[in-house]
Amino acid sequence: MAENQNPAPPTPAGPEEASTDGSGTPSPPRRHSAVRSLLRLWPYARVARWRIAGSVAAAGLASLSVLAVPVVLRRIVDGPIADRDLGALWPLAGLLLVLGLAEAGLFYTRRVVVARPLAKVETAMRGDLFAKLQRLPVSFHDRWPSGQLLSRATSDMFLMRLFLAFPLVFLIVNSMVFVTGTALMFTLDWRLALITLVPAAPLTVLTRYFEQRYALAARLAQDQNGDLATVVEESVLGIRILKAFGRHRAMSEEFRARSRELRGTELRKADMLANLWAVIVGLPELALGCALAVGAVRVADDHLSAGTLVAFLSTALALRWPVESLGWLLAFSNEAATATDRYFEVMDEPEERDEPSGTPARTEQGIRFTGVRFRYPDAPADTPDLLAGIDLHVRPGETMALVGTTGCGKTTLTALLPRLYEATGGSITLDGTDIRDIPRERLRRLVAVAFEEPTLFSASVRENVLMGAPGASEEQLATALATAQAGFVEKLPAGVGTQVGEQGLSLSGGQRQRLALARAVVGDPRFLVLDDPLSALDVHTEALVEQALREVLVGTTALIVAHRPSTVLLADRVALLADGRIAAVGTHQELLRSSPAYRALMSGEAAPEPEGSLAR
Ligand SMILES: Nc1ncnc2c1ncn2[C@@H]1O[C@H](COP(=O)(O)OP(=O)(O)OP(=O)(O)O)[C@@H](O)[C@H]1O
Repeated sequence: MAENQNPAPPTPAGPEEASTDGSGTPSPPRRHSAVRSLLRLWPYARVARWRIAGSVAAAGLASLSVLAVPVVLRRIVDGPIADRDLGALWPLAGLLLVLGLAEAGLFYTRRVVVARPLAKVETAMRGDLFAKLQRLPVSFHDRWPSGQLLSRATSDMFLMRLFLAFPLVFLIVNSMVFVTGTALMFTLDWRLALITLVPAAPLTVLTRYFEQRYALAARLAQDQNGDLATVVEESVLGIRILKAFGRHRAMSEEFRARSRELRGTELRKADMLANLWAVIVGLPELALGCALAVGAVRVADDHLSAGTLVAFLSTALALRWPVESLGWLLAFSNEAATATDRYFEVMDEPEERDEPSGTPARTEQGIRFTGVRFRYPDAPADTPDLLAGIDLHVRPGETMALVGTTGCGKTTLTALLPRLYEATGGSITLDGTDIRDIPRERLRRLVAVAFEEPTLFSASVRENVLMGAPGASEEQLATALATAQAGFVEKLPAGVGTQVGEQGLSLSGGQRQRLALARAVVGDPRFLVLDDPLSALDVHTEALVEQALREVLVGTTALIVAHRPSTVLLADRVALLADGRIAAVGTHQELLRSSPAYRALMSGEAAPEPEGSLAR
């Protein structure tokens, strides 16, 4: 496929990412509750269940030791202080110290108990996400911006782990503490307890309202985070084009605009949380003030002991944290629920499946396309199928060139062979077997491919080439490099051990193409698909590669997308693709004689070629 030279800043567009259309439209609200989303974490969290339970127990005991303090205080005030008995004070003061130490020790234990297993849970989830991304079809990756996937593998994963470590534990523990503390307050003085509980009803309504609104903002912020990651990634990968077209300022502006959007959403979240917090903190304080006034009157009237009032107030104060923390625990849980939704949006995507189609095997050899149809899922409804009934037979051992005007679907047709895309109609057979009956892994070992845009990974030359045939010998590696005329490798600082790709040495386009070609031929594949593999080579090197390829291609059935007559000459026959069909098949000379369309195509493309290249 030709490189997209459009320097305009890319607009990320993900599926269901209503917020990522650049318009700032919020995503649709979650269709189910945050609890249901979070429950989906269970299969992963299961391995850490005992540790999480241990963490809840430790935090629960720590909180109970906080609640025991008022009881001891009551005894101190009503006992040693009222009686002015200092001797009796020391044991009770010692008990307070022990309770304080126990609280600190237990909170520390809570943290230690879960840290390691939850790191494992996060690693397992991230590993599954990565494996899933490898199994998902190419059409999925066409639709999803990489930044959205990146943010799911990083910040969302962090939110989910943190939820299991902290909010989950404290939502349970704080609820238990709240119930126990409330019961304690009722046993101390039910009238004061009722006054203190008055704000509970409005707070429940308010938190429910908050939760719904916060969920929307949380989702929006997380999606915008993904968009931002996409802009960063694409501007780093496309830095040369951005600079060459002087678009780096526009890209920076694009980045700033998206940053501002994200900042706006984060500020809205902070506003919501601040408002909720003001009410969560303010209302109970007010109620507590009333309880204090009523309590003081009751003490003055001798209806209540001073010690009980002190105990009541310190219990109510001990309950401040469980109530006040509710706001951000809910906020955090919501973000974790959104992160979980985003994670499972990817995990729930249908994978490539090997399902025997039941098509009877044919006896024919070579590659046969029969009535093959294809359209991209996102193609406009009113356009015809890109491939509208391809009938083509590439005989065993034959090299077939595929030519056609730009954008007619050559690359797409070749991508159907290793099932990078699924044909939407018709069938393709390899040596008589329908490709849908061949497990994908085996199919992709049978069919080696090299694309016009060669992708190298951050690894050594050896590792990059041997990706085409893991376990191949050094001789096979050397032969493949020789076939691809990749002699330049010897001059690299560490030969075949030199690191190339993003983190390594930069290679020229032609050098990269030759390594990609070596990767395709190293396993001596039975079927070879080359998508204009020589486009970046100079004429002299191309001729040398062609000569070497001829030897490789003797035992291989090959389909080669060709743009230049010199590549066409590598083939035994040529197929002309036009209007979604194979319009003509024959040798280069035959087609030149019989097909005006072919003649026009070749003469048009032959213009920049050096004289005589067609006559070779
Ligand atoms: N992933 C995709 N999703 C949707 N449409 C696509 C996708 N890839 C390619 N297309 C469209 O399908 C058509 C055929 O593209 P394809 O790359 O197969 O053409 P080609 O014949 O190989 O072109 P070229 O000679 O320029 O390399 C083009 O109109 C292109 O815009």
